[in-house]
Amino acid sequence: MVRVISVDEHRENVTKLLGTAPVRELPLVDCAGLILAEDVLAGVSLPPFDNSAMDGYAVRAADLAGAPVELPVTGDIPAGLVDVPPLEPGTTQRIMTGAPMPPGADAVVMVEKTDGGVARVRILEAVPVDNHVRHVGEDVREGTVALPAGTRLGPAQLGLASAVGKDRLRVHAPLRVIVASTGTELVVPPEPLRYGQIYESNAVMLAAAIRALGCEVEIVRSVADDVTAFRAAIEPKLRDADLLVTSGGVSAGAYEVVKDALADSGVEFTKVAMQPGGPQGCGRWHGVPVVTLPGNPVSVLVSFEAFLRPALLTALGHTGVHRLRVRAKLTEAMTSPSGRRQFRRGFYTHKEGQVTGLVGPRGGAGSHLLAAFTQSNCLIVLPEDVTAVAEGDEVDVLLIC
Ligand SMILES: Nc1nc2c(c(=O)[nH]1)N[C@H]1C(S)=C(S)[C@@H](COP(=O)(O)OP(=O)(O)OC[C@H]3O[C@@H](n4cnc5c(N)ncnc54)[C@H](O)[C@@H]3O)O[C@H]1N2
Ligand code: MOO
Repeated sequence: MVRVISVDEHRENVTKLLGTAPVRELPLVDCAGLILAEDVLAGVSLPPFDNSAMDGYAVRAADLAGAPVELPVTGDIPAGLVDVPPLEPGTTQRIMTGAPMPPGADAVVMVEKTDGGVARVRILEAVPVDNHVRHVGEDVREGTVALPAGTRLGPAQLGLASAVGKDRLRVHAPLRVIVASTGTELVVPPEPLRYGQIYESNAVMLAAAIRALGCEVEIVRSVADDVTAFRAAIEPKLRDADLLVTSGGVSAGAYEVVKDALADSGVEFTKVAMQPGGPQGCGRWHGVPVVTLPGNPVSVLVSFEAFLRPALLTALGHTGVHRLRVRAKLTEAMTSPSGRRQFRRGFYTHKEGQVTGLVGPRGGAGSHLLAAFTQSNCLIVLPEDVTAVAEGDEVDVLLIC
């Protein structure tokens, strides 16, 4: 007999199975989308020195008290100048954006507020101390934590890491995932279809979903329902894999290739109390974690949301692994099977000022209705003990985009 387990128990099993991705030191450009495994300490302050925010003239603000005034220009300070002479009282130096302030100067007058003179300059208005000066450490102080462990490394975070002097970071390495779809009926586009065949879609969906989390994905599309062919197609790839995800071949039919190939090899097949996505399995094959998903395309995506996404995010070091859950009023009645958690595809809208949004189902409960999934932005979750909900009832909604 196949064991029946809850959605939460299977999620915990898959999360435990995947564990935590190894920590690696990678060049900054290869860290995009990954999670920082340790704090980044600032090797320098930002800015590293007082500098000008404008092209103009470095001055002592007190010298402009009687503006308009004319002052001698004693030199130029381009960005990158490392030996900056001090500013004598009653003089100015031309200064460019990002260039270091000369010792003794306490303000910058932008060039537009002057006659732009090179030997002498006429300054039209007085300015306060600190005018257009960017001070050392006002963004980040040397020695402090610039980025804490657990940070997701997007463009701004990688820019900051570089700005404080890092060229490599210790991150949770991307997992290498093999995605395999099984089914003798599957044909890969653009090959022509014969009656009884369908175009393969699960491997494409899973690869896209898993890649979007920051994993490396290799796909093996349309393995025939034959145990020998399945083993021959997958086994050689396991050596370099952190996870195998399969679709199809796990229910109660006569040709369940994944079940037949893996049931005696360390993978447990169960029925999860949910709809869609009932037939599930997880375990290890040759030591590599394996998660087996049912073949119906909507079941694949719902299973990804319920199990793989949170488990992969946890493995990659993320802390927020769950989708945003909100309450919404149903725009039409729905039914749900007793004892199973139903995940229906829906469209959620929320008007400004409204406390509770509205949600309506897209498509029926059938797990083959992929087009309806493309018109959805959420999953409507009906708990195990609910068999019917009426128009106007409040339900839980998981926002998936
Ligand atoms: N007697 C029973 N029959 C079924 C049960 C059951 O409990 N008892 N469960 C049903 C449920 S629920 C699901 S879900 C499916 C799961 O079956 P499998 O995982 O064995 O999947 P397949 O039979 O291989 O495929 C199901 C369905 O999906 C299509 N498919 C499969 N792979 C792909 C792909 N890569 N791209 C596009 N479409 C795919 C396949 O052609 C089938 O139509 O079992 C029910 N039956
Ligand atoms: O439980 Mo199945 O995954 O409905 O189609």
